[in-house]
Amino acid sequence: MIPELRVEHLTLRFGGLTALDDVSFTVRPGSLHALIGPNGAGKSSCFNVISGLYHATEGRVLLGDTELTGMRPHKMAKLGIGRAFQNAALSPGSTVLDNVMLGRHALTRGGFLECALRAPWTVRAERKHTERAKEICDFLGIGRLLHTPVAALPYGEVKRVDIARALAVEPVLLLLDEPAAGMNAAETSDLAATIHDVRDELGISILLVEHDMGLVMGIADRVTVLDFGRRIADGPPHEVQSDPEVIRAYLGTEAA
Ligand SMILES: Nc1ncnc2c1ncn2[C@@H]1O[C@H](COP(=O)(O)OP(=O)(O)OP(=O)(O)O)[C@@H](O)[C@H]1O
Repeated sequence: MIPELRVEHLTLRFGGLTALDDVSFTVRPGSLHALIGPNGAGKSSCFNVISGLYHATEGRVLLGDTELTGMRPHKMAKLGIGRAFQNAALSPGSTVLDNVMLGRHALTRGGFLECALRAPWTVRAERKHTERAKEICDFLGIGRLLHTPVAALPYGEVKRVDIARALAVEPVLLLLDEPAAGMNAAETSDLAATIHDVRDELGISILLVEHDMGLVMGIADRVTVLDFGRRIADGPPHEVQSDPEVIRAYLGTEAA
């Protein structure tokens, strides 16, 4: 069963600056939930608290009954949380497959000695993990690039490798931080379709942090909008899109 992600009353301060101010929202099981807002609204701060990189000053984050606040990132992977960051944390000299297998290693059980001795069960398990990693790459449209070093790929494909690595932990919840940042319009709309397919095919929850309102409106089930660290709207895309405070926040930023 896919658990609910609950973000409860998160406040995050950097010295005198309040990056998040009492932010709450819920990602329903199996839904694609977008967290949007203009520059500096606090989206990445919120993502970083949820994914364990920042410690909240106040508030907590729960996946089902399990409190995530303060949990180490590798424990989160074991719990079924896959994360893809704004600046893909990949190993550029390694191939696409090796990078995706790195995500897979959060699931492998073989100890050091078993691996060093190439025990038959570790060889079998490794083969199974490789097959699954290939399937995930096929699903994300990068199956033809398995043996290409990440450094040789165009930007849009690198992002897909990062998402594949996040999916390799077989997550129940996928956290995506501005996956379309730096992409052109065609790459962005391809990626939006892929993210939508991930939700549909895998049935997992996705929290998508995104600056581009256009990208999320067509694919999100629900949208939370931040501005200056505060939640200013939360609801289905069509409601949020016509919310006067949201329009003001976005137009205000564009005009600035
Ligand atoms: N590590 C940090 N130290 C100090 N201030 C920070 C830090 N990270 C973020 N901030 C500040 O917190 C506020 C929110 O920033 P954040 O990056 O979360 O916004 P954002 O909505 O993700 O913006 P963008 O769309 O530009 O990425 C900003 O004023 C930013 O300068």
